Amino acid sequence: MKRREAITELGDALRTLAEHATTTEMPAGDLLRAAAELREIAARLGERSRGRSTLPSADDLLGGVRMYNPVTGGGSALAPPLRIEVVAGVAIGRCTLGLAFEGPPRFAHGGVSAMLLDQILGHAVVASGNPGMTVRLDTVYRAPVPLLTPLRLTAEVRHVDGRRVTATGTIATEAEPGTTLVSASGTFVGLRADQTRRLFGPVLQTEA
Ligand SMILES: CCCCCCCC(=O)SCCNC(=O)CCNC(=O)[C@H](O)C(C)(C)COP(=O)(O)OP(=O)(O)OC[C@H]1O[C@@H](n2cnc3c(N)ncnc32)[C@H](O)[C@@H]1OP(=O)(O)O
Repeated sequence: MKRREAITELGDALRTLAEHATTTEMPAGDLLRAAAELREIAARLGERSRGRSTLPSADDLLGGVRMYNPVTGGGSALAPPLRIEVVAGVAIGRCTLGLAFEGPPRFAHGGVSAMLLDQILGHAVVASGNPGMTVRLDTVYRAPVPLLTPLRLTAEVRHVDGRRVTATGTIATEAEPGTTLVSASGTFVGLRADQTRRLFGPVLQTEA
């Protein structure tokens, strides 16, 4: 689909911009000129935009296409993006974090690790056929996650108890997949029909 390709192209450009804006050591005059140019571009893009209760026209919610998901979305300026595939019930994710994700010098911010894990756990939960929302996420930071280094994440469902699903996941480097840097255990809860209506009713109506 042409529009999705264009959205991904813009997302790529925005991610490059975010990384360069984070790492640039150009003088103040150049930064101010860049800011003015970017404000013009932002104003142009904002001429036609959607509100909170309208899905992006390029999305396919039920088909799992979310172009602006802040972890996986090709169109998101914020996403690394994390690429996830599910193989035999195990979600496997790959990404490289740039300096825009820095917490302690040279390493990823802890909240970013939790965000990646929440997402990949969610994919394992959906793949198990029990979709739900995160109600609890416990994260254990064993070693810092290096920036500019290919990462490998995994997640799988451990337990299904009625509407409650427990999944666990890890972050490691591609080079040393056996050495866990961060691990997480998450509880997800499937929504009752009334909860789905209350939380997502306006969006689902525009989708129908
Ligand atoms: C492919 C896509 C991947 C996406 C990955 C990203 C996933 C996300 O980040 S989702 C966003 C973050 N999560 C949220 O915003 C959820 C906020 N929470 C809520 O809205 C509510 O807790 C909600 C609607 C999910 C459930 O409602 P609530 O009233 O709390 O629970 P309720 O429906 O009464 O109970 C369900 C069960 O879950 C249990 N439960 C609820 N909260 C918790 C918790 N924190 N820990 C453990 N169990 C819990 C209840 O005890 C109950 O168990 P049981 O059936 O055995 O009595």
